[in-house]
Amino acid sequence: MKLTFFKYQGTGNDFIMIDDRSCLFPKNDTNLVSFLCDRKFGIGADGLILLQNDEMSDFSMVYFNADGKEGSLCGNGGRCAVAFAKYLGIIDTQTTFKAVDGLHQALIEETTVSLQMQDVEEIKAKPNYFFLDTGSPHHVQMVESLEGLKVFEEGKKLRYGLYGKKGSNINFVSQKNEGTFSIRTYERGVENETLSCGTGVTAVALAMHRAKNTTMNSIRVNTLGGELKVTFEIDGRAYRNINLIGPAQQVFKGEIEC
Ligand SMILES: N[C@H](CCC[C@H](N)C(=O)O)C(=O)O
Repeated sequence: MKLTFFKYQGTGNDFIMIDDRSCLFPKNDTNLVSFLCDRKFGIGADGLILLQNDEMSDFSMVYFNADGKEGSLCGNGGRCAVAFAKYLGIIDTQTTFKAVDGLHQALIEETTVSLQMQDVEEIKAKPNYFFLDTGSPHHVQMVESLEGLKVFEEGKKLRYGLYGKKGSNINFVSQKNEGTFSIRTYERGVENETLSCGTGVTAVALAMHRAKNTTMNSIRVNTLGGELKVTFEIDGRAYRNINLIGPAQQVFKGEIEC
C-alpha cells in the first residue's frame, strides 16, 4: 500500500501524522507502526498519530509509541495533532478533540498550541521522587545537574526496576530559577531519551509546585528540544485547568510504500 504521511515536531518530539478519517490504516499492525517509526529502516519518529473522525468532538487522536503499541496520552503529539487538524481545515483556532484519556480543549495561534490537560488530583510524594499521572505515568526526580547525566541508563533502570513491565516515563529535573526548570526524559514505549515529553513537562511543573520549589502557577520548562510553558489553577490538593503551551510544526509531507 502507498501511505501518505506528514511529519510533525513539537520541541523536538517528532511524530508521523496520518489523516485516517477513512479508518483504513491497519492500526493493529504493531510491526508496521514500529517500522514506520524506525529511524534507519523507516521514516523515523518518536511516535505515530492517526487523526480520525469522532462523533462527539472535532476529531480523535490515536497515538502509538515508536515500539508500535498504542500508548497513553502524548502531550506534544496532542499539540501536533491540533496543528494538523488546522492544516487539514477541520478546525480554526479552537477545538475540542478526543484522546485516549478523554476530551481535550486546545487553542492554536500561528505555530503555538495550548493544550488543556486532564485535572490532576493525586501526586505521590516519596523521599526522593514524585509519581503522578498527567495522561501518562511520570516519575519526577530532582538531580544536581542534567549535564552529563546518563539518562538512558538511569531512566531504564528506574523504568523497569521501580515500575516493572508496565513501566513509567522517567523525568530528571533541575531548577534554574523561581519559575524555570530544565528536564531530561526517558520515555517508555520509545525506550530511550527523547528531546521533549509534553506530559512529562506537565508532570514536572505540578510536582515542583507540590514540592514547594515554586509558588508560581505559570512555569517554564526547558527541554533538550526547546521551551514549553505550563499554567494551572490550584484547588486545594488538586490541579485544574492545566495547559501545556508551546510550538508544534509541520516539517514535511511524504509517501511510503509499505
Ligand atoms: N511524548 C509524549 C509521551 C508519550 C507517552 C508514552 N511514552 C507512554 O508512556 O505511553 C508526550 O509528549 O507526552
